[in-house]
Amino acid sequence: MFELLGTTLPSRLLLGTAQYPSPAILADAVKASGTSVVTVSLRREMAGGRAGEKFWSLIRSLGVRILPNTAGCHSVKEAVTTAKMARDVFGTSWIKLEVIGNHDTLQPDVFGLVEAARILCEDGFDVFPYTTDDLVVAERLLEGGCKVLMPWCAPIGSALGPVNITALRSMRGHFPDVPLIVDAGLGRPSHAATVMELGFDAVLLNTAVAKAADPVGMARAFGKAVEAGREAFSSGMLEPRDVAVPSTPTIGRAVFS
Ligand SMILES: CC(=O)[C@@H](O)[C@H](O)COP(=O)(O)O
Repeated sequence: MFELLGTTLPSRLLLGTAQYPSPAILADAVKASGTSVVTVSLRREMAGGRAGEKFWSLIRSLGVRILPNTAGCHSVKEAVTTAKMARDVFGTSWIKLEVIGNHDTLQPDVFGLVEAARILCEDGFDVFPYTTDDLVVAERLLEGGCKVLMPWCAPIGSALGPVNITALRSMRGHFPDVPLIVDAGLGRPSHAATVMELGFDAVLLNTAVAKAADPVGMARAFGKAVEAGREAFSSGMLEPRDVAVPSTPTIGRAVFS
């Protein structure tokens, strides 16, 4: 169980809903993953006409919580307008805030992000900002009213996994009481387990599942990895050491001579 902004969630995995081979596979992947939160792009799906309507009813039928996102927004104005539309459409104050700053890397425009986050928080939104692992930007987002942060582990869709473990570890250490959800760039279940072992509260991913040869199997694998990583973190892992330490006790050893 995971307590997030006053809501109890059964799973620490949040799943994206884009790029699946078919709606049926998306539905099966969501179920197999065990997730209780899916993120949807209002802009992308609204552009789909009748297909968009079918998509919404499918998402609603899954019985999971919806975290609308502002994917595809490149300015503060676009992101704020999209967030307000999402609140009307879905009746939720939760918004995953993306303000993209670069077309090639899809990295967040952290200046626009801080500005948009402040506007939306003042308007009563619960803002989930997709940000970098920069501690100063994180501070600004918290000062602007964000109660949760979503640092990237690598660029969206790259599947690189945690490219800067030191920065992620430092972020966890600096903000021990802030819910931190690693978002974007995960490629394998082991990446999810790694960041959960660092003590992150949850992960959000999309491409690694949607584009897998078997999205349903991959969704299940990520669900297990997130749980395993969290349980390992909670169970107290050994620190690595440079010297060998025998794992077999010597007391009581049989004497042969
Ligand atoms: C779906 C969504 O919100 C993405 O923008 C998100 O950041 C996931 O990234 P990956 O597709 O790399 O998992």
